[in-house]
Amino acid sequence: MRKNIVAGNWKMNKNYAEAQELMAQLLEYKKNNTTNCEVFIAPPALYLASAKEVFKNGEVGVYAQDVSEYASGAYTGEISVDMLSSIDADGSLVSHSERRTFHGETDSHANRKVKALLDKGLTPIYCNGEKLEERKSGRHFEVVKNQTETALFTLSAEEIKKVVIAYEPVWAIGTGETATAEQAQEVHAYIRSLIADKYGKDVADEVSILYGGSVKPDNAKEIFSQPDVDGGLIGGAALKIEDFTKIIEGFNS
Ligand SMILES: O=C(CO)COP(=O)(O)O
Repeated sequence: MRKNIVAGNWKMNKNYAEAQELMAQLLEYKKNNTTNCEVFIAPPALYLASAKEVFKNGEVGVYAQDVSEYASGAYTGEISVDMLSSIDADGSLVSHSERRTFHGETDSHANRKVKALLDKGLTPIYCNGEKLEERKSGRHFEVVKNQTETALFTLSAEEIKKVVIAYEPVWAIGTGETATAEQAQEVHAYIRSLIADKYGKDVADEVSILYGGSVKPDNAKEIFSQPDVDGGLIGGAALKIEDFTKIIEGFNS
């Protein structure tokens, strides 16, 4: 069965002390509350090792925001899968739209990163989604199809079951403009149908597909209630404990 997941992508926010404080608050929340979803965070790389210390019993999954496609060597600024593995990190986001926009990442990079993570037993959270012009011109299905096929369809059935997909329409990220629950459901169902066509329905039913883009406490529950939406990848609202925990509670009823 696929999992329900709420993941917080902290992006380039919080100094060390602030990051520790938010982790402590999240641990406290997890100790005192039962959640109907798994909770992950993707803090800046600098804080990953301390996050693993804080969540040493696996209360919260700890993910990098990016990982190198290369194994090791002269790649200044990069972090390898082995390094993540050596601190017991659970996985990494792959090809978030901000990596695509500001760092020229493509789905070919995504494909190699996803494979590198899976080869070492870590979980990729592969991000895709269309830009505003692509949505306006009605090309969002075609864009998402090309992205998904290029990034994921060289994987085996066993491998793709281990990938988490995050559909994040670029026009909804950090803009306050959320895809409606119906818009999210429509694309999620489409992504699942692509996986079903290639790998079979049983495999597609195992893949968790998260929605990302201006998820807030007041819209999380409706979005999460859609049949093909298995949770959310949360940006701004993951930075405040009150907001993030209310979003997690979107799965509680
Ligand atoms: O990019 C996102 C998560 O990865 C979404 O960000 P916001 O929730 O701030 O729109």
